[in-house]
This record gives sequence, C-alpha cells and structure tokens, in this order.
Amino acid sequence: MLELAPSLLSANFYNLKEDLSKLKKTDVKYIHLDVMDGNFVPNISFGPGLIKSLRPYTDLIFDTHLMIENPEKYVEDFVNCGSDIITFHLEATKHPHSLVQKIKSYGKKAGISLNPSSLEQDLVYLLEDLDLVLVMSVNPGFGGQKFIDSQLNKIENLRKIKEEKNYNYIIEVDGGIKSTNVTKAIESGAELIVSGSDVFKAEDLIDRVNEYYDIFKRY
Ligand SMILES: O=C(CO)[C@H](O)[C@H](O)COP(=O)(O)O
Ligand SMILES: [Fe+2]
Repeated sequence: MLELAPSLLSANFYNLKEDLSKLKKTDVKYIHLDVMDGNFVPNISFGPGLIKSLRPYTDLIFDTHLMIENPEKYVEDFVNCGSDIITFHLEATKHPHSLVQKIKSYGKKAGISLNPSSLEQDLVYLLEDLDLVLVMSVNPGFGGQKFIDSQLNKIENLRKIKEEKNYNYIIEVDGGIKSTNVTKAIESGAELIVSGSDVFKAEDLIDRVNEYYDIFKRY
C-alpha cells in the first residue's frame, strides 16, 4: 500500500495548524518530521518541543527522521514528544543494532536511514529487525533539492531482499520527490513517499496531495 508522508520542513511554521487541518481533508496518514542538529547535517530545523506541541492537533502517524549525531542520547525525548516511528541515520551512531532495540523497547517503530553515499549492504544484518528503511535520495539537510537517480538501485535491492527474506520493513524514499517524478521511485519499490516542497509550496496543498493519491491508485 503506497502512502505519502508530507515533510513539514517545507511548511510555513507560522501556519502549521492550518496546514495540518488541510491535511486532515486528504487521505494522508503520515507526517514526516525532519529533525536536524546543525552537526550531522549543515542545517538546524526543530526538535521534540515543536513535535510535542503538534501532537494534540492531529492523529497523523508521526514519522520522525533524526538527522542528528548520537541519536541514542535523545531517544526518550523523541518517544515522549509523540513520535510513532523513529528513524536515525546509520552514519550517526556506533551501535545501530542496540539503538533499534532501544526504540522498540518503548513500543515505537524503528527505522534506519542511509545517506546517498551509504550502501544497503551495510544494513543487511539489521534488516530483519527493522520496521522501516529510509533511502535518502538527496544529501540530507535541506528541502527542495534534486532527486539523485542512483538511489533507485538501492531501493530496488532493498525490495529484492525484502521479498526474498519475507522481511517486514517499509521502504521509504526521501528527497527531491515530486508528483511528476514519483513513479520512478514507486516502480523501484518505494512504499512510503516523503515529499516536502512539492506539497507545501504547491498552489493548493489539498489538490497536490490528491494528485499523489491518484497516482498511487494506479499501482
Ligand atoms: O530529510 C529531508 C532533507 O534532509 C527532507 O525530508 C526532504 O528533503 C524533503 O524535502 P523535499 O521533498 O523538498 O526534497
Ligand atoms: Fe526527511
């Protein structure tokens, strides 16, 4: 089942309540929350405080994408603010296996993200325990960048492994996705589609989300 996870990074932070109420009028079930520390990536976004303040206003699944160094230090904060899925970067921690177990011990879904330069092979021993794998199709840090086509092969390989081994992880793609290029990610195997600028900078947010779901119906 294909789903869209609009990335709040490209929203107008003054208008978040209004944007969330617009999303409520669509089929969207997820909201993607990009946390950046100015260290793992060259940008600073928001933290658990903002996420916590949104929680009372929406039932959307909070898909938290941690682009922070040493994510193990902050797991409790991202559990307590209301995240449903907590995804960290393989490149950001020395002990990814124990971090996955820690996230799951709180009853949350655990994901790992790969930078464009990281290989899916580095993840192989972790895949059976993961709820989600996030393939970055831009260098993390900013919205509005161009999709890196070489990442399609990584998505395809993750789909093959998932099918062969009967694993449960959701394959998520993040970065440079537009309604005009999303089909190539879908056809490679992406199931959860992050889109930031294309959704929140659209002339009509609801129409743009509906456009994605019309495409999803074709698969
Ligand atoms: O993780 C991210 C950037 O690091 C964002 O989720 C991503 O860039 C979404 O924005 P856009 O769809 O505009 O590329
Ligand atoms: Fe993201």
